[in-house]
Amino acid sequence: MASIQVEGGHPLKGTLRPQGAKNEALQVLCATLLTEEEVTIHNIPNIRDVNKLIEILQDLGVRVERLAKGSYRFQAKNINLEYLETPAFAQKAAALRGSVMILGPLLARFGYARIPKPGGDKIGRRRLDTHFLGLQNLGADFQYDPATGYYSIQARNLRGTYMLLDEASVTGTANIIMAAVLAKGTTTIYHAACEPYIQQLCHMLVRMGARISGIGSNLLTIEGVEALGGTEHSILPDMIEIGSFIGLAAMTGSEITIPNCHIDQLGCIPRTFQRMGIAMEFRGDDIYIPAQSHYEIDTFMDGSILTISDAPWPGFTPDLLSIVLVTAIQARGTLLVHQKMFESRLFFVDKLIDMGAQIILCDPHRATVIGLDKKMPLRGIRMTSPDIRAGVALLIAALSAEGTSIIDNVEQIDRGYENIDGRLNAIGAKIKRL
Ligand SMILES: CC(=O)N[C@H]1[C@@H](OP(=O)(O)OP(=O)(O)OC[C@H]2O[C@@H](n3ccc(=O)[nH]c3=O)[C@H](O)[C@@H]2O)O[C@H](CO)[C@@H](O)[C@@H]1O
Ligand SMILES: C=C(OP(=O)(O)O)C(=O)O
Repeated sequence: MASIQVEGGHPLKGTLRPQGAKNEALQVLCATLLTEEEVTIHNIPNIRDVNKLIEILQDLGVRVERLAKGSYRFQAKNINLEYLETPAFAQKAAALRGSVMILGPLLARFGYARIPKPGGDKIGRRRLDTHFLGLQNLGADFQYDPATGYYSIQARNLRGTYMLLDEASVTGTANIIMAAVLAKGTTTIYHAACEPYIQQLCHMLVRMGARISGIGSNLLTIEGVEALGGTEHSILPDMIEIGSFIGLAAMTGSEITIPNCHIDQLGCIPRTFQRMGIAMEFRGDDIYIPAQSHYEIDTFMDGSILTISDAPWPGFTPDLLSIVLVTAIQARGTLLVHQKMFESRLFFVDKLIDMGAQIILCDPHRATVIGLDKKMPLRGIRMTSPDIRAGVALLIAALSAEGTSIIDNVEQIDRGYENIDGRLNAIGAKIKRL
């Protein structure tokens, strides 16, 4: 378990360039399995989860060629499905959530796939029903073996159909889309997830020859084709990283420019931080956040306490609620954070309370933050990062605090943020790997 030491209380000043989006990368990397032709992908973030998925693809037989920083060429010509039976696969696939998205492409192209229970953040139950119900709708047989913990799926022929998903699962929708593009006939997916990650996946598949309409909505129509070809794709900047940097700037009173944000793809993320009183300017496609000594949380129109909650896109992403929560600690005013999707994502507030934050955990889904208005700094402590976003929230708290903090299990942060210490140190942070 690796740790970092953070000396707090130093405002930062400079430019933080967002990396490519982790969750999009995991989808489009899996989509390379859908063709035997070459697929080139740019802006791939150098983070643990993505690197692990690239390793799994390589082990499956995908030829991977690094062209430049963040740019890779993939060719899934000779796939060795026997790898799915090995202990090495069991161990690697169980280490991240995104590995589940090899199922759809392998099923569509080879008629068979299996996967152990995937990993990812331990933030409550993370069911896979939507994935398998969707693939079953396309005609696949599904088995779960409780003895080995493996999910297997097979089909001679996938056939397009109408389906109403039981929930708008992001990775579930991606899996079903990737199976449907090669199914016979037309598939209609209603209640589909429509995050920019899914939109980007669909645009890439269309460039590969897939026929998909309704992209960006929750009603997708896919006409299956015989085969897909190669393409070139560029991953969008990571909207979760952009939101994390906005929160970081506010909490630490820093002046930060985040360049090339693709602001038109950020949905309600900027507006949500603006409602917390954080000033920002859109300079072309850059977001500039001035150093602010105070920021005041808005109320609802009737004067009642503002609630920020998550919802499937275009609602506010659950992955930024931990950042919103930590940012409210030094705001003026009160905020109710309501994490509706995940059951255990707010328990990390204990550590923030130990640092001096005024937070009441109302129940596993809701926390009320009473802003300190920068009248009292947080104090540095030793803490463990429980998941990727809580980890960054703790890092933001530590950077704003008086004194030194140690954050253990920093691997969680490294799952999704590229060289976070190096990038923050370059603009004035004092973070040391221990
Ligand atoms: C690798 C990847 O892309 N991970 C993302 C993906 O995970 P993932 O695809 O695993 O998440 P899902 O969209 O399947 O669901 C996440 C959780 O939200 C619940 N749920 C989902 C939809 C819904 O309408 N109502 C509801 O309550 C689910 O029951 C589940 O507990 O999407 C999540 C939700 O945006 C993000 O947190 C993860 O970062
Ligand atoms: C929950 C997340 O990731 P994963 O689904 O990969 O665990 C996240 O990125 O915040």
